[in-house]
Amino acid sequence: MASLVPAPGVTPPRALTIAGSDSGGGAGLQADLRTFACCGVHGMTAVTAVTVQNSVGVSGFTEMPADVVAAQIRAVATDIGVDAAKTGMLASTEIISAVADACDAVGIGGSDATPFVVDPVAASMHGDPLLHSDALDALRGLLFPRATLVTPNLDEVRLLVGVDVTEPSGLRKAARAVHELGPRWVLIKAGHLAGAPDCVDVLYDGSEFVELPGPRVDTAHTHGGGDTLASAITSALAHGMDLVDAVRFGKRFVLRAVRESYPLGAGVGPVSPLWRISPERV
Ligand SMILES: Nc1ncnc2c1ncn2[C@@H]1O[C@H](COP(=O)(O)OP(=O)(O)O)[C@@H](O)[C@H]1O
Ligand SMILES: Cc1ncc(COP(=O)(O)OP(=O)(O)O)c(N)n1
Repeated sequence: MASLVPAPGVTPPRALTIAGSDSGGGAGLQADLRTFACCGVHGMTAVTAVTVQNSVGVSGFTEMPADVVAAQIRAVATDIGVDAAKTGMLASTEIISAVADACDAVGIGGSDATPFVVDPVAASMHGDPLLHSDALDALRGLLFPRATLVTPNLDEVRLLVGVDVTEPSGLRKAARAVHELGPRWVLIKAGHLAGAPDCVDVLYDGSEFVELPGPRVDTAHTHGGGDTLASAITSALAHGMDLVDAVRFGKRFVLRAVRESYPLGAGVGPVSPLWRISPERV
């Protein structure tokens, strides 16, 4: 595992998450910031929504005004600078449209230099919606063509392109269908492939497939796994790694985080990047 620890006094790479808050701290921008910190990256946020959430589910959420989401992106990009950015919960068409415009204005994604990871969060693992159903078109039409990488899970694949993956052999068909929507790279996550002995995610750039193999850890506590993976990839991109190496790093990172997950509350506990904090550095 690469160190990624910046030298003392040196400004670390800067990463931005455009995401919702999880009051339980397991997913959302809390997971993103925790992962950024554990990957030696300065984390910044554009908050899109505040969820009322714990280990058993999401009981509601309030959206931020779309112009405030856009203003947060502009504020950090024009002063601090952004080496890589990611999205999580975006909630609505209005917010997605504002995010696309703001990213366009500050050079995040598209043909611009700043890598842009789009995690198309649609629902929590308990099935609670985190995106209005009429916002799927905006996700597909406004954000995917700007993305360096999109990282759907299998439920999101079904919603976005209507492909139902029930076996590992279906992952490549899903990757092809999502790639048609315009992102540079697609990573199909296999965590929801019930019954599969391994978790082999598939990366695709329109011509070549790269398999990301990994064992399936026998645990119920996988809350925040998708956020942690996308944030670890974003961190590696902020450090300047190329896309394939960054995704390999993210896969190793999330596997370790799943192995170190812990129970919390009455429901599903979070994956944990805290193993990256080494006590002997204090
Ligand atoms: N039980 C598990 N053991 C090992 N890796 C897992 C497990 N569950 C999910 N993963 C990995 O965690 C990442 C997130 O996957 P997934 O659960 O499909 O996404 P999401 O959290 O967005 O629903 C993927 O790299 C996936 O392979
Ligand atoms: C505020 C918020 N954002 C995203 C999620 C979903 O996170 P994810 O990493 O996909 O994890 P699970 O929902 O699968 O645990 C969320 N729950 N809340």
